[in-house]
Formats: sequence, C-alpha cells, structure tokens
Amino acid sequence: MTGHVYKSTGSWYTVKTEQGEIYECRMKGKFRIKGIKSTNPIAVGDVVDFELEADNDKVSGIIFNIHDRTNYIVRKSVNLSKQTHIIAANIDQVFLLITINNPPTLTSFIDRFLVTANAYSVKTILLFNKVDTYDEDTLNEVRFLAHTYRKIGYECIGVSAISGKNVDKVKALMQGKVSMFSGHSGVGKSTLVNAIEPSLDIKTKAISTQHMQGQHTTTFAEMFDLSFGAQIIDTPGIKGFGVVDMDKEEVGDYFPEIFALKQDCKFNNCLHIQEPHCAVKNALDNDEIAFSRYRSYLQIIEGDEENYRTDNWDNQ
Ligand SMILES: Nc1nc2c(ncn2[C@@H]2O[C@H](COP(=O)(O)OP(=O)(O)OP(=O)(O)O)[C@@H](O)[C@H]2O)c(=O)[nH]1
Ligand SMILES: [Zn+2]
Repeated sequence: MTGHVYKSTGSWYTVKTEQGEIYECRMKGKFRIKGIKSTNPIAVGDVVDFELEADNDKVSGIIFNIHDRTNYIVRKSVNLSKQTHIIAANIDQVFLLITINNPPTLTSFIDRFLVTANAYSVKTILLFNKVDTYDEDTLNEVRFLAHTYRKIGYECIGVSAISGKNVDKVKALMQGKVSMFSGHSGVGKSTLVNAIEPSLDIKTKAISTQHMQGQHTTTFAEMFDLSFGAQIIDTPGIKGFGVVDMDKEEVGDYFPEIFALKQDCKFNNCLHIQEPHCAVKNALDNDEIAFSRYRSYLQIIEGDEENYRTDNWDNQ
C-alpha cells in the first residue's frame, strides 16, 4: 500500500492512503539503520510504501520504502551536531507573510528567506498581510515591494486575514497543493489559516499539543486536509526555515535576477563585488536590479555570517 505521512511522533507515523484510509505505521527495523544521517528518516509529507500487519486484532503498517522527495526542509539537531532533523518533505509552496509594521518585516529577512527556500527548491509566494490597517504611505510601500518582487518572478498578493481581502485568491493557489505558511511572529499566520478554513483551529491545537508535552518544547509537524482540496503542513513553534550552509559562490544562484545575469560577467567566478565588467553591477547602476536586493546579497556573502547563520527557526 502507498500513502502520505500526515504526522510523525517519534516511532509511529500516521499514514493516509489515496482512498482516505488512515493507518498507524512503524518503520521496518533494518530500514531504520540504512545509513540515513537524520534523527528521523521519514517526515511529514513523505510518500511511503507499507504493508499491513495484524497483531491481536489491531492492524498497523510497516513502512518499507520512502519515495523520492521533490524537496525537504531540515532543522539541525541541537545536541547531535552532525545530524539533521527533517521537518517536512514534498512541499509544493510556502506562503511568506509580510507585514510592513506591527511587526516590521525587513527586506533583509525576506531575501534571506527566499534564498533559503530557493536552496530547498520550495516555491515561495509573498503575502502582504494586514492591508486593512495601512494608510496610503504604507500601501505605497507594499506596492513598491510587490513591484520589486514581481519583477524577479515572485507572485505577490495583498491580503487581510481580518477583512478577508484576497483570501479567495490564496485559496485558489492552494487548491490541489501542499502549502506551508511562514513569517515573523505576529504577522497573522494563524489568523489567515483560520480565515481560510474556519473549522481548523491550528493555534489552539498547537497550544494543546505543547501542554501535553509539558515543559518539553519539541514540536511535531503535521499535515492537514482542508475542505476545498488542499493540504497544509503546520509546524507548531517553527516559523521559518532552518539555515542552509552554502558557499559564497553559490549565493548568487538563489537570487533569480543575479543568476540570470551571471553568464554576462567577465569572470565566471564573479562575486559581483569589485570585479571589472560585472553584469550585475552594471544592472545595479542602471536601476535594473533593486538596491535592497543587492544589499541583501552582499550581507549574505560578506561578513554578515553571524546574522546569516543564526538559526532563524528560533529568532522570529
Ligand atoms: N488588522 C489586522 N490584524 C490582523 C490581521 N491578521 C492578523 N492580525 C492580528 O495580528 C495578531 C497576530 O496574529 P496571529 O495570527 O496570532 O499571528 P501569527 O503569525 O500566527 O503569530 P505567531 O503564532 O506568534 O507566529 C492578532 O492580534 C491578529 O488578530 C489582518 O489581516 N488585519
Ligand atoms: Zn559579476
């Protein structure tokens, strides 16, 4: 049988088949030690093959195969330095919620997020939330940012989780896909998800799970089916992506506008800082690349290691 992993709590996995049947599954013993350097070889979102096993009238599943993933996001284990914890797999898209104020979302944060999501091969859609609260100047800021990010290929939507503005557009984009919601604390993730599916009170759920675990702060991701043929992965207590280690030379590849120009630079290992005949610097001088984006790029590759490597799971 084949199914999707909806929930993983240590050694048991909740798996749902295409037909909608739900089975509690474990991993096959040998499979567990098959050299996967992760604290959890199977993650929420994984597609797995399993066989049923009846034990004292109780039917459960034994997982013997994981299908190849289109992508996955990880978190570094705190105490097992070389191991990573896979948070979720096979994510179609992440909605990054942005607010101009209350709380402010800086472009450096947006750009770092986009670089990480690109490195993970996860598509990002930018949602500018709380537009119901903005005055004309703030709305102009939203328009300016939306223009900047649309120009480099990102879909941008102004929304309000409170008034319901453009919530239907978000739902349309979610149809038939597995989505995640991300962004700083207080940008309105829970409020928006509740506006999308009022019966799904994720926040309450996250709190009750935490309560069950007492002082222990470990959180488990979980996938939910929504009523309109969409799925979301909720990661309680986790607001962003973990950090991807990358070489300086690689960073530009995750800025679409820099990647598009790099073959026009004189040097094929151009870092677009001081090199002569640099297509990126030329584009910047001609206002074809946003200065804020270039500044974020420099921050990531130059010195700002501290900031860049800070685990943004814990700092939002
Ligand atoms: N005016 C207005 N307020 C909003 C909107 N969306 C969320 N809020 C408010 O912003 C506050 C934070 O919203 P949450 O949904 O809790 O934010 P969150 O991103 O889930 O926050 P964390 O759980 O800390 O990550 C709440 O008081 C919401 O009522 C919106 O579109 N307009
Ligand atoms: Zn260059």
